[in-house]
Amino acid sequence: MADDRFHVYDTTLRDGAQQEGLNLTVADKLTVARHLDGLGVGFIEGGWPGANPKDTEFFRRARTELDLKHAQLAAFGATRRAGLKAADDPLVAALRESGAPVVTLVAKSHDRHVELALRTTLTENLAMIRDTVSHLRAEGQRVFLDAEHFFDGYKSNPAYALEVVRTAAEAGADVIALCDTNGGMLPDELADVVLAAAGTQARLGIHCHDDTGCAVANTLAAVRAGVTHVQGCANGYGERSGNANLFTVVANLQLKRGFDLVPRESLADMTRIAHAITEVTNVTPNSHQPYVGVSAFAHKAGLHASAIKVDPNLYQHIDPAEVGNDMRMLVSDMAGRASVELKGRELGYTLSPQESRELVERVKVLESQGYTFEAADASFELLLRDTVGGDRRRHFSVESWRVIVERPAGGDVVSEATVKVHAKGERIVATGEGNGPVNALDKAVRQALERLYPELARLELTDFKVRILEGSHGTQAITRVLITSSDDTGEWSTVGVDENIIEASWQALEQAVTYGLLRAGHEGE
Ligand SMILES: CC(=O)SCCNC(=O)CCNC(=O)[C@H](O)C(C)(C)COP(=O)(O)OP(=O)(O)OC[C@H]1O[C@@H](n2cnc3c(N)ncnc32)[C@H](O)[C@@H]1OP(=O)(O)O
Ligand SMILES: CC(=O)C(=O)O
Repeated sequence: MADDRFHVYDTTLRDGAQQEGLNLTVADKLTVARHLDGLGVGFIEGGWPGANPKDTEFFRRARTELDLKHAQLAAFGATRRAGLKAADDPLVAALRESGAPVVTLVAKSHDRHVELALRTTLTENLAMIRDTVSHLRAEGQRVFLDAEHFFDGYKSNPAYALEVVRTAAEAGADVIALCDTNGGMLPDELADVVLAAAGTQARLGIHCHDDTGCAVANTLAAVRAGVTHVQGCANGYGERSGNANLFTVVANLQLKRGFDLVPRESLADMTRIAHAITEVTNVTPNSHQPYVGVSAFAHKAGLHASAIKVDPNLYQHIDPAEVGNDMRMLVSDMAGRASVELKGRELGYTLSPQESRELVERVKVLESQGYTFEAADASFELLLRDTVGGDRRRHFSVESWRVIVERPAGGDVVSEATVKVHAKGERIVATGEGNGPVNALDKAVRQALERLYPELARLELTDFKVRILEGSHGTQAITRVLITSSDDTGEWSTVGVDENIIEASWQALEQAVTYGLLRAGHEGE
C-alpha cells in the first residue's frame, strides 16, 4: 500500500479519457490500471460509475480482475442533485455501489457556476456537498473532493471558494483537491491561492489542466505551497490541452525534490510503462515528452556530443536510466567528430580520429544532397562500415536493374522487375512481379539471392515513406525514400535519394537487404 502522507492520484481513466480521440474499452481500462499500479501510484480514478455502462462495468470487473499491489481505486462522481437527498440520488447510489474504497466527488466552488450551471443557490450547493460527503462517509467510503474551478472561483468570490473547502472538510472529506479546471492559471498566482486555502486547515490536493502549458509547473508550485495530494494523467492526456503529466510530476518530485513517491525500480520502469500505455490508448507517443520520450535524451548538436564524450552529465539533467530511458546520439549535418565517434561506440565500433573526420565529412555531403541519417540508422551504420573497413559490405553487387510498369488494355496495372546481380562468384538474373515497381524490385532481388542467403525469407518491408525535397521542380523534384524493414528480432531504416523515385527506392531497398544480411551474421565478401 502506498504511503498516505503524500498522494499520487492518477485520473487517466476518467479525466484522461476526456481527451479528444481517446476511447478505452473496459479491457483497456483494466490494462492501463495494471500499468499504473506497476508504477506505484497511490490512487487510480477508474471513471464515473452510473454515468455510462462502461464505467459501471469497469468497477464491477475490477473487483475480480484487478489485483492491485499499490493503488486503491477511486470512483468519480458529482455531489447530489439540488433538492434531492443524497441517499435518493441514483448517481450517488452508483458511487456507493461501485465497491471502490475511495469516492472523489466533483463540487462547484465558483459562485457563478453554482448560479448559472447548477441553477441553485450558494447555500444549497454547500448543503449538496455536506450531505453527499457525510452520506458516503457513513457508508464506509473514504471521500476526496475535487473543488471544480477553485482558482477562478477564488478570484470571483474568495470567501465562498474557501467556504466550500471548509464545508467538505468538516463533513469528512479527507482531501480537497483544488482544481484549475479551465487550466488558465500561472504558477505564482496559483501558489498564492493555495497558500490562502491552506488557512482552512483542510488537507489540500491539486488538479491542473494544461491550457497555459503550465499544468506541471502549477502542480509543483502547489506542492511547494503545501498540498500533499497531486493529480495528473499518464502522458498528460486529458480534455483540450490535457492534464498535468503525472509521469513528469512524479519524476520531478522524486528526482528533484527528494520525495519518495514510487519505488526506485518502478521509476526506472517509467519509460516502458509510458509507452505500454500508448499501445493501449492508440495515441502516438510524444517523442519529446520529458523524461520518457524517445527524444528526451537524444543529442543532435556536434558541440553537445563533444562535451558528452567527456561527461554525459554536461548535457543531461539526470541519468536517463533513472527513468528507464537511454541516451542516444543522432547523426546529421549538425554532427561533429564526437557525434559519429559516440554513435559508432553505441553501435559497437571504435573509430580513429581520422575515420571520425572522414565519416562526418561524408555525412555532411550526403545530407546536403538530401539523405537523412537521423531517420536511417542502418544506412548510417553501412556508411560507417564502408569508412572503417573500406567497402566491407559486399554481399552482392548489382550489374543492372530494370522495371516495367504496364497497364494492358482493359487490365490492371502490373509491374515487372529484372535484376542482374553477382554474389558468391555467380552471376544471377532474376525477375519479380509486383503490385508496384518497388514491390516488383523487392521480389526480384529476393528471387536472385534467397538461394544463397535463405535468411532473406525472414526480412519484411514494414514501412515505405516518400518525401519530395525540392517541390519547385515539380515532377523532376529530388525524392527521398525511407524504408523500414524488420526480421524476427527488430527493425531498421534505410534511405535513398535521387531525382528518380525508383532509383531512390532501389538504393534504400539494396541497403535494407544488405543490412538484413549483416544482422543475419553474413559479414559480406
Ligand atoms: C471538470 C470535469 O471534468 S467534471 C467531469 C465531467 N465529466 C463528464 O461530464 C462525463 C460524464 N458525464 C455524463 O455522462 C453526464 O453528463 C451525466 C450522466 C453525469 C449527467 O447527464 P444528464 O443527466 O443527461 O445531465 P447533463 O449532462 O445535461 O447535465 C448535468 C447535470 O448535472 C448537474 N451538475 C453539474 N455539476 C454538478 C455537481 N458538481 N453536483 C451536482 N450536480 C451537478 C448540472 O447542473 C446538470 O443538472 P440538470 O440536469 O438539472 O440540468
Ligand atoms: C474535476 C476536474 O476534472 C476539473 O475540475 O478539472
